[in-house]
Amino acid sequence: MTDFAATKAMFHLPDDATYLDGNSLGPLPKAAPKRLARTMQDEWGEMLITGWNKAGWMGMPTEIGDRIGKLIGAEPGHVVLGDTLSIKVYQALASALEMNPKRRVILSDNGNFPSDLYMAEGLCKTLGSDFELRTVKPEDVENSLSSDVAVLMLTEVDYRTGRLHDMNALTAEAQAHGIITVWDLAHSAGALPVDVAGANADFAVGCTYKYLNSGPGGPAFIYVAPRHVNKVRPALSGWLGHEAPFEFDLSYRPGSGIERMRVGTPPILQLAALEAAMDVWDSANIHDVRAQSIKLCDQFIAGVEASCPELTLASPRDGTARGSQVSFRFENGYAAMQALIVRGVIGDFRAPDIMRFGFTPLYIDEADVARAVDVLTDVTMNRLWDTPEYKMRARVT
Ligand SMILES: Cc1ncc(COP(=O)(O)O)c(C=O)c1O
Ligand SMILES: Nc1c(O)cccc1C(=O)C[C@H](N)C(=O)O
Repeated sequence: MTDFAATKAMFHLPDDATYLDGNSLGPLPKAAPKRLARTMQDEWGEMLITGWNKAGWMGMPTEIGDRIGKLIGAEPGHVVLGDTLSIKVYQALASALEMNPKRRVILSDNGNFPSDLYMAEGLCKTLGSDFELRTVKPEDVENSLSSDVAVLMLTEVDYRTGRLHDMNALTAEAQAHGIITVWDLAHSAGALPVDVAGANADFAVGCTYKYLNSGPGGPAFIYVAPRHVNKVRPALSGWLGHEAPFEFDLSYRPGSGIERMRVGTPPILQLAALEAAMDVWDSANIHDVRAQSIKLCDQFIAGVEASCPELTLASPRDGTARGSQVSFRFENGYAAMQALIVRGVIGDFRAPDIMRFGFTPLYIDEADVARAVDVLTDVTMNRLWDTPEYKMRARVT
């Protein structure tokens, strides 16, 4: 059983902050500054360019990729880190589309994170006017799996409401229609158990700065199923995805396996921070995290519904149908969130009216939830955002 008091002690949290925004940017793992200092001083400082081999920098994207792979149910050797998530979405989509050359449609839902949709739109424009991004309501995805769809691109957990897609069922259904699947696990990895191999997913991508706590700008990851990985053509054919980067050949030959999804030089300092963050998982079990997250979310929903009648639940009520966040709709949501932040309860706001709160058991406990409910009650019952003091102190986040 995970000792959550022990994992909480592994994070630096500012005094008086109740941090309910780890679903957007995880907090600082206490071990990260030392790990970064070591990488900077002992490795970069002393080894200079030899650090690529001596300090093992070159292997970090796949070594740490494997540690993330364990959390998302990937086969060893099939996850690599690098670039931003938007780039990894593009890469996965481009390869997936080529695997279905007779079809022209990318299907997604209109709750997906805009960057995923923008990348798909941009790729379609590059490929030609017969390519199309089709978006439907999340609940209509299953019925929209038609024979012209090449790729189904979905984010498992909706960033606004926390609604969870059924990855196993939708993957199976899509594949029965000859569709390749690309899953965005940005709001899943480190938040709930994922089993990409068990679900038979074709591609998966995700970021590390949310529930994996790699810090601002931490690299994204990509997974390609073993049955595809040596066949896919990387659209972003950078030198570090080449079979032999240091032969400096003039033409591209894709590397072996997941290595081909690398593009350019890996961000070593960010990877060092991520490595320190991944050490927390040596003391934590993702199934325990999920069970505790559902408990914390349920506690928050019950507390808010009992004392903040103006707020309406925007997340699924059933804990197994949502990710690790709870969202409420409130017409004064933006102002109320600013007032909450002034009081040290940090969540975020997503247009048009969503107050969003992430619950991350690695460092959030029942007392934090109770405090958040108390402060939210005070803010909404007393319309604190309307008082001159709060107007002065509220800052944009
Ligand atoms: C689901 C999802 N996809 C894509 C992104 C974009 O990630 P990045 O800024 O790393 O490209 C985010 C978060 O910003 C996200 O939540
Ligand atoms: N990546 C972010 C950033 O660089 C700045 C501000 C927010 C973010 C986020 O991650 C937003 C996040 N994907 C969301 O779910 O809203």
